[in-house]
Amino acid sequence: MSQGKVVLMACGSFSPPTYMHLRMFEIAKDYLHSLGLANVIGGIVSPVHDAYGKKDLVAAQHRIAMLKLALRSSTWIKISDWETQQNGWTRTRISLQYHQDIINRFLTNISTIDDMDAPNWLPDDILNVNNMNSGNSIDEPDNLMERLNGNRVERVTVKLLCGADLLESFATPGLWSDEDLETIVGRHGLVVVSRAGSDPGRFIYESDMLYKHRNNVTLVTNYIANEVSSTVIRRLVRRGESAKYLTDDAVLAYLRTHRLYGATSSQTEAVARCS
Ligand SMILES: Nc1ncnc2c1ncn2[C@@H]1O[C@H](COP(=O)(O)OP(=O)(O)OP(=O)(O)O)[C@@H](O)[C@H]1O
Ligand SMILES: NC(=O)c1ccc[n+]([C@@H]2O[C@H](COP(=O)(O)O)[C@@H](O)[C@H]2O)c1
Repeated sequence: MSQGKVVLMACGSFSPPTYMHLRMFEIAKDYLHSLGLANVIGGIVSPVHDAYGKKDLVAAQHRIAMLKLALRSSTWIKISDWETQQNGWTRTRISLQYHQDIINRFLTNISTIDDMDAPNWLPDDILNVNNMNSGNSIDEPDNLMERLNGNRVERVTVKLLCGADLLESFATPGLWSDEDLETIVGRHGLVVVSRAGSDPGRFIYESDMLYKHRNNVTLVTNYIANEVSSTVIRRLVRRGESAKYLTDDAVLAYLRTHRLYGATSSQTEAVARCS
C-alpha cells in the first residue's frame, strides 16, 4: 500500500560527507517509486549538533559547508541546519517531528507560522502548494488540517532514512529510548539501506517492536554495494593518502584548505597543482 507523500530525512555526523550518504537517497527514492510504495517529494540531510561529541566530529559550519559542496548538483536533497542551531544535541524523534510539523504547517498555512519565511530545507514541491493539493486522494484524512484549511490536504510524512548500521544501533543499551523508537518507527517510519555486515531483516524479526511495525519499515537492498564511510575518508586523509572518488573533489579540497582530519598543507598544494 502506498505510504503517500514522503520526505526522506537522514540524520548523522557527515564528518565528512561521502558519496554513500547521498547515494542512499537516490537508491531509496527509486525503490519506493518503482514499487509504488510512496511518492518521495524531497530529501533532507540533518547534520548532528557539535555537542553530540562523536570522535572526529568537526564543527557544524564545516560539515554543512562540505554537504553544500557535495549536494550542489542535487535537485531534491536539502540540508537542514536546524539541529546544529539548537542549544545542544537533539534526539532524532524530536528532529523528525519538528521537520514534519513545519512541512505540514507550511502546507496548510496554519496561523502560527503565517509570518514564517520558508526554511531553506523545505522541499521545492512543498513550496508549490497548489500543485501539491490538486487531485490527490487522502490516505489518512486529518480532519484538523482540513478544517483549518478548508481544503483537502494530503499530509506529508517525514521518514528516517538510514543505513542498516544505524538500525542496529537501536539495540545499543541506553542509546535510544523505547518511547522514541516506538514513535520513530510507528509514526514516521524507516527506510533502511543495506550495509555490509548487517542483516536488517533478521534484526527486525528479532525485535518485537520492529516486528510489530514491520509494515512501516522499508528495507532497500543496495546492489551496488559501497562501503565508503566517513571513517574511511578520515583515515586516508590523516595518513596523507588519496580519498579521491570516495567523495566529491570539492569536499576533499575544502577539508584540505581547512586542515580538517589531519590533512596537511602539502596535500592542499597537491590538490591545487592538479586542479
Ligand atoms: N556505506 C553506507 N551504506 C549505507 N548507509 C550508510 C553508509 N555510510 C553511511 N551510511 C548511513 O548514513 C547515515 C549517516 O551516517 P554517519 O554520518 O554516521 O556516516 P558514517 O560514514 O557511518 O560515519 P562514521 O564513519 O563517522 O561512523 C547513517 O544512517 C548511516 O547508516
Ligand atoms: N536517541 C536518539 O535519538 C539517538 C541516539 C543515537 C544516535 N542518534 C542520531 O543518529 C545519528 C547517528 O550518527 P552517527 O552514526 O554518526 O553516530 C545522529 O544524527 C544522532 O543524533 C539519535
